[in-house]
Amino acid sequence: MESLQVLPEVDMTAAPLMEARGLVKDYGRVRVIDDVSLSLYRGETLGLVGESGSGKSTVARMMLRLIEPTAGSVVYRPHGEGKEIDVLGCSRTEMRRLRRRLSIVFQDPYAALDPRMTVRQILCEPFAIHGEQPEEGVDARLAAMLKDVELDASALPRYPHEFSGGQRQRINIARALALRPEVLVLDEPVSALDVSVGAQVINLLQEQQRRHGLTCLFISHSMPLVRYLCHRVAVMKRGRVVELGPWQQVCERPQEAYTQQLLAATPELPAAGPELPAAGPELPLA
Ligand SMILES: Nc1ncnc2c1ncn2[C@@H]1O[C@H](COP(=O)(O)OP(=O)(O)OP(=O)(O)O)[C@@H](O)[C@H]1O
Repeated sequence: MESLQVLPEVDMTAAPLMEARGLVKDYGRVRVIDDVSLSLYRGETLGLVGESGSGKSTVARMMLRLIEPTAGSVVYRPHGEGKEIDVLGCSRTEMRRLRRRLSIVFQDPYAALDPRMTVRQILCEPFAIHGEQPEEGVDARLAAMLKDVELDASALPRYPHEFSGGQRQRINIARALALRPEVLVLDEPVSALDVSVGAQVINLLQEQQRRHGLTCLFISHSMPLVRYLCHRVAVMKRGRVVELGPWQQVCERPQEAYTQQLLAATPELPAAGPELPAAGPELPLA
């Protein structure tokens, strides 16, 4: 099957923007992550796939230090600054500063938004946490953030329960992008949504990535989605990366029987139907 992708070019000769080496996580005596190393190149989308419980979320959270690894290292090289940051060696203050550069969108758009907060409060929260004022002024920034996710300013005084699942995930994405992060972890961002709503959210994420040069770690159960969105794919099984390579290699010539099983478990992307966006930069079906 030919690629449907029009992915941004990635320079893999440069040093990776983020690098995890030898990550280990033990819970008591149980080793759930065992010697995982991953690189994220600037502007790329790296897919992280594997069956439920294989360790995808734990690895991603360790890379952002939302979970403290038992062993290993994570290096972040902010673009254009010519320095290396040892993420696991950062103090609390340094980590707070870093959080604005490294962001995450969680799977569940229902649970991720505080039902007592208006959209305005939700979108202003990252600025408040980091003690920042948007350069262009709060109202202009909020309007731009909403426009980026194809919502308008009428959303601002409303509460999360007034929105559909897809709209809530857009609000989540707007919040995650508020401080213009360089790295965005997407932890199954559309798996709780209907297929066509998920497709719209994926297209929107791709557009944001193009526009802002984001680097993404995309966690998914869906091989067709990963094939559509990702430059490279890492396959996890029982806490280890068992296969890693360009999507063409992993999705079309998988070396591991486990990867072949994952591919067999999810169907190919079908051709675009009348109710779906056209192929090309738009996603035909999730
Ligand atoms: N706080 C915890 N205490 C004990 N074990 C944990 C904890 N968090 C995760 N685990 C275990 O670590 C393993 C990896 O979990 P993780 O959530 O990273 O997998 P996953 O691949 O992201 O799964 P899913 O696709 O279902 O989200 C699982 O066996 C899980 O039960």
